[in-house]
Amino acid sequence: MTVTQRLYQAARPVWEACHAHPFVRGIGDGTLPLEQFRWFLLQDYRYLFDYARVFAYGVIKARDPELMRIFSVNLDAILGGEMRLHRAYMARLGIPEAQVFAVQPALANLSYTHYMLAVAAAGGPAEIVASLLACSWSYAEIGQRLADLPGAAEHPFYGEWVQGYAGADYQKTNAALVALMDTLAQDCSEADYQRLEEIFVSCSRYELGFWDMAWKREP
Ligand SMILES: Cc1ncc(CO)c(N)n1
Repeated sequence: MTVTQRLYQAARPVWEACHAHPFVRGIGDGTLPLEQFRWFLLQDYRYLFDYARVFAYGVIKARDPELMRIFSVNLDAILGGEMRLHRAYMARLGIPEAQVFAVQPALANLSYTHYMLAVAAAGGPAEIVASLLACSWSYAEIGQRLADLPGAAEHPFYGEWVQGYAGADYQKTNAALVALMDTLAQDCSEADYQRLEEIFVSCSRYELGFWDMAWKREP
């Protein structure tokens, strides 16, 4: 088994709970109330700034120019790619970008991003990728599963979201991150692996908490 296959197995129950979460299901069948999505969108846009900062830590901690470039390209893909989706929804909902920064980050949001930033500050490139991977990979899988539901990708409001994460660009970027995790963890000891698993599973639990926070609009 590769390192990422092991990580995937370890996080499986938490990921299944994400797939089964009413927020995620609601995007899939189009019944998610707009107020919940609006709350999520504002929180998630803020989240992505800190998520991007974790990649920036990767740029700092990379020991070779090729790895430095990979982190930098990913950082750009978030600011210019994924966040474009958020900005399009914000325009549709009439939310000016400045309003995002007036919103208080929810505790589940703040805890998640600060955990990743703490891991990144203390660790090296492998720990950094482990902390980013649960986010990227779980959204890639959620996008794919939702796109398989009849009508979900064509939904007049949520279809764009489904297409964004199921789309080739996002899937390709995620697959590269999965491959990078395997490369960076290639020769790690079992103790090192355990640390990566702890990070990956913790971030997966934070993912579940994020869906729950959005569903309940928990400040
Ligand atoms: C909370 C969260 N996790 C993962 C992603 C995917 O980048 C996102 N946009 N938000």
